[in-house]
Amino acid sequence: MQDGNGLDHLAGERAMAQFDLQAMKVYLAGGQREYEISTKMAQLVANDPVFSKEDRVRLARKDLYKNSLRKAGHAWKTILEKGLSEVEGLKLRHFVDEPTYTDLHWGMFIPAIKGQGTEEQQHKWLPLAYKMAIIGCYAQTELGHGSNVQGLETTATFDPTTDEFIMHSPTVTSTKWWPGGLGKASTHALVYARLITDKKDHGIHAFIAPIRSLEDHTPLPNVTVGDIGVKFGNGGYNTMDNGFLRFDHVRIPRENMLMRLATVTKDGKYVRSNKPRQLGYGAMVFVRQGIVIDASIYLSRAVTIAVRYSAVRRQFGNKDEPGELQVIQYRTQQSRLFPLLATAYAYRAVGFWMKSLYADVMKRLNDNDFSTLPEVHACTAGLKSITTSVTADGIEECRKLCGGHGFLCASGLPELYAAYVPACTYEGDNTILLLQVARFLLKTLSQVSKVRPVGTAAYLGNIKQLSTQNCKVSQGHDWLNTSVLLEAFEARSARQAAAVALRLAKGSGSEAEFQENTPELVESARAHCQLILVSKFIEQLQTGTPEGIRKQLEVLCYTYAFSQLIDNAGDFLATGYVTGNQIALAKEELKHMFDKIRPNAVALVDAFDHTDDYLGSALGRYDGDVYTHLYKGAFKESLNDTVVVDGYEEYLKPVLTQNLWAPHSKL
Ligand SMILES: CCCCC/C=C\C/C=C\C/C=C\C/C=C\C/C=C\CCCCC(=O)SCCNC(=O)CCNC(=O)[C@H](O)C(C)(C)COP(=O)(O)OP(=O)(O)OC[C@H]1O[C@@H](n2cnc3c(N)ncnc32)[C@H](O)[C@@H]1OP(=O)(O)O
Ligand SMILES: Cc1cc2nc3c(=O)[nH]c(=O)nc-3n(C[C@H](O)[C@H](O)[C@H](O)COP(=O)(O)OP(=O)(O)OC[C@H]3O[C@@H](n4cnc5c(N)ncnc54)[C@H](O)[C@@H]3O)c2cc1C
Repeated sequence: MQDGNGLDHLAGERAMAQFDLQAMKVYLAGGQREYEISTKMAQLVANDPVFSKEDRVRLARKDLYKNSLRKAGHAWKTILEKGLSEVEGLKLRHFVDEPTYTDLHWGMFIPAIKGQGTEEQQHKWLPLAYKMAIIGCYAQTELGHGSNVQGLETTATFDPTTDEFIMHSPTVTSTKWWPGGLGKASTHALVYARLITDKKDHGIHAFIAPIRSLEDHTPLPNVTVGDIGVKFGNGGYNTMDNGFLRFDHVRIPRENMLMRLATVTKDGKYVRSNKPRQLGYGAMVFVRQGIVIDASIYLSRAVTIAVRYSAVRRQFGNKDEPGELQVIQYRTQQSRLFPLLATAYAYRAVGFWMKSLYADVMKRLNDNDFSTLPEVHACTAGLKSITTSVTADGIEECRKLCGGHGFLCASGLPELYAAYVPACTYEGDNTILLLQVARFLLKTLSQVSKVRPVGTAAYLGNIKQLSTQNCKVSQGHDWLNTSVLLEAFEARSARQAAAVALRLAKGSGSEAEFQENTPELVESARAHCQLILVSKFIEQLQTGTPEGIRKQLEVLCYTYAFSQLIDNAGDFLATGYVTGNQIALAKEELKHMFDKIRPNAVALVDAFDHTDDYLGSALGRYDGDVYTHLYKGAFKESLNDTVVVDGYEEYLKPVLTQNLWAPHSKL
């Protein structure tokens, strides 16, 4: 066993680093100011006992939820008392590190009002929401429909005699089901419902419905509301009160319909604005773009744990070296771990770019320029899908990379996975979102002779060239030319999209044919998104990365791109753009990259700057003192509260002493 005397067991690893760690920390934080805020908020949370994460996986649901309410309330009090800025407040929430009702209040309720409310409505609701005098949730999904938003059943029928909407849940399947914060905390719900005026159904619109009394928090008359039940895993997403909600002819004032995109007048006339109806999906675009950087953070946590542990853990050995080998020395461990490390870096770079993409589209929308909205929708939907799927799988892979100890909650990995994996479903099921990307690609290709594709789809403008010329790589180092690398991803994506588009074009255009081709459509969407990820990572590196970290970032960028190329070799080969030999050359290059990462691996995860408190992992501790803390941790297990276990007298002792079974047994 190691000594547990506070020594840095990873000091030798850290001494090998070949880059400027501090500069990398600042880069990953998004700048010096962000780095300072992050450091300050991490300490603030770590030093406040109310925010302790200890025992979270052992708490019963009621205690877990109450504790989460306590933390959220304390976070809000801290924000107010310390006069924290919005950026600081968000960072504080980040380090508190558990899903809670305020996420939906700040993350969806408020953005939806901003995006879909008129100025007058914003003036009415936002001040209340900003001071948390009301708590809002985002109630879109129902028991019967989530992905198919147009299929929602809740109705909002206008009654001109009272100037009110009657909110109603006509069927069991129309019950709102899943909204976070709805179950127990929210006072108001942003409800997506079918608008009906004069017996005419105008489709889905957004309404603000009060659901609980502001006096005593009881449900308002004819509102049935509660929590939907325990979810996957210990701790994890169970700190959130995902809820159900039914209305039985509940009346709300006409002004509670968000009317920026469409209006209902006092006399019941329905008037559409000339703005695209897709703006009604704005809150989803906002959250999806944020999910990409979140993916990087979650993946970087799992990778930090797995890298540090892999440097501490030793198994077997060889004749050439004394003692056992660190498992990080094994090529198979490297080939599973280092691409995930590179992916966490890639998503960080792309996440920064997504922020600028979102800022740009918002500016355009304010100027009534809707031209980039379809591309931004495809981009946010697609990258949300890919990054969450890869991150969820990556966390699970990191658990396996930590062997048996990874399966213990003390590793931090099971809870991390449980908290993260719903990201593959919420904010749009990942397959549904890729199909949205595929529809965008088909549309873009169908118009390519008339409309020049822009932004991330611009390469489709070169479809002819990309479809005819082949990859020029003849030696391994040819792959280090980023234009060559990018062209491979562009050609593969363009060819996959063109192939499925051609097949569809030859058909009758029926929905059945579209369905038949959805696996290929999803693959082509994935190819397009992988291209965006690789190209934006490269682009970010080429735009002013500090000297002290550029080389390492380049290594990570190649690692990411080559591993994507190799993992998807089947697709690349099937398009005919690359040969088997060229893939083999990329494999060799990837191994060279692993050799470059190896001495820097621990420092590269240190650069994520996760505190021990935030990681909550005995395996991923900064000092690498894994075994002492695993051993100490066992004594916190409630089963060890007594030496002789509760239940011994009733259930163990009879087995041991009564010998009830043996006489009849042949064993
Ligand atoms: C200062 C104090 C600080 C305190 C700190 C405290 C707290 C922290 C604060 C904040 C945290 C921040 C962020 C985190 C916030 C929340 C995150 C946490 C948890 C997340 C919870 C998850 C919530 C949800 O899940 S909400 C429900 C989500 N539901 C879905 O995503 C449904 C998926 N389905 C769809 O999106 C659609 O139905 C569809 C699949 C797109 C189909 O739509 P439909 O209308 O049927 O469309 P059609 O296919 O016909 O398309 C029409 C047309 O529209 C285009 N389109 C579709 N979607 C969009 C879009 N989003 N944007 C733009 N355009 C869109 C589509 O392409 C078609 O175009 P065209 O006609 O072909 O041209
Ligand atoms: C933890 C969590 C938090 C959530 N928070 C909220 C919230 O705050 N507010 C809110 O409104 N909602 C929330 N949701 C709901 C969430 O947005 C939906 O669950 C999500 O959009 C998926 O919809 P669904 O459940 O209807 O899945 P379904 O659409 O029923 O998907 C089931 C399967 O069918 C497949 N499928 C469905 N349609 C097609 C198709 N056309 N083609 C091919 N395959 C298809 C899907 O890929 C999937 O594999 C939350 C969900 C979770 C898990």
